[in-house]
Amino acid sequence: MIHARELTRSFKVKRETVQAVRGLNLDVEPDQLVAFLGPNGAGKSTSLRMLTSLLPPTSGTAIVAGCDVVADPSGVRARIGYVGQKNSAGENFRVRDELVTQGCCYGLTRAAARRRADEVLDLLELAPLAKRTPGTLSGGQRRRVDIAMGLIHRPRLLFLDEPSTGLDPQSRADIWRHILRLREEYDTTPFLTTHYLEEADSMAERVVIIDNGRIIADGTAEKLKSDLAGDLLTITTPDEGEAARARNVATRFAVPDAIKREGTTVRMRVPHAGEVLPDFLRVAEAAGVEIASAETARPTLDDVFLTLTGRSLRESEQEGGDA
Ligand SMILES: Nc1ncnc2c1ncn2[C@@H]1O[C@H](COP(=O)(O)OP(=O)(O)OP(=O)(O)O)[C@@H](O)[C@H]1O
Repeated sequence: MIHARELTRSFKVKRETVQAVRGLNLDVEPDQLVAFLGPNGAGKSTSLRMLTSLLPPTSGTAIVAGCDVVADPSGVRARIGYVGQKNSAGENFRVRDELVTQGCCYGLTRAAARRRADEVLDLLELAPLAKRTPGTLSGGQRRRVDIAMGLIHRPRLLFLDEPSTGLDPQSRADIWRHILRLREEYDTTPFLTTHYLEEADSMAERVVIIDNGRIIADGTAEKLKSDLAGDLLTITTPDEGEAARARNVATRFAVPDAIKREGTTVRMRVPHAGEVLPDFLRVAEAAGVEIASAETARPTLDDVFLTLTGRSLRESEQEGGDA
């Protein structure tokens, strides 16, 4: 579905060159639900805009839905749908009319565009809102209209740029329900970017993490977490002196870089915290170290990002002023 090789894009800003995407290599097979994850400014939208032929690459190639994004951009556009970050329908025309116009833009006759508009209205459960203007809809309803617009020409591959950003949790869950249905019932492969780590973790079959224009991790969320992060074991002690001694015990179970002491707490990353904990407690007891409590936690995708970059994705997002 997507085969990108060394896809690169830079921008000239005043006299400076911004390297937005640096040599993207990516292969996505049909039916794979991929989440493209990264902090603000990582290069997600620029990658998507190149893959959808909206932005020419500075160098590199990409074959998307069987067509070359540079040599055959109209072939790409005829075969894919794109739901951008901004609303794709205008404010003033009725939802159904917007969809019919979109269908005509893709070369459908007016009668065929009307039939297809009714199909996508049903598909996205928008039929009761067909006569409303998009300006009067809620955020979640508008997002569903955007997705309907992207589906009007029955694309086999649908790119969605941050489809759930800014929505309340219930609307986010609703958008995901629709995205999953698209794939299961209509054979459309969704490829989406998201800021939400938990969403990528729980919903996507494959997570591709981009930072600073480069892919830094690619795999199932489970594999990335077990390969790159490890479980977190948190030990709390009654005072800082005991914590320093607990830290010494920790060095028998984890490498120094994977151990952090803050006040009365010692945190360490280990492959399987459930197996390490009893041994840790036994060694601590033998050494006379007093432990107040111990807790284990599975890693998150943020831990993966932290391991790879030394930064938290959440912090990066806050710096970027979005999320
Ligand atoms: N048209 C442009 N002109 C100049 N610089 C740009 C342009 N578009 C993107 N950039 C820069 O390229 C880099 C990547 O931007 P991009 O929008 O692809 O990131 P992103 O991962 O989609 O971020 P966000 O999550 O905030 O949407 C950023 O440094 C951005 O400022």
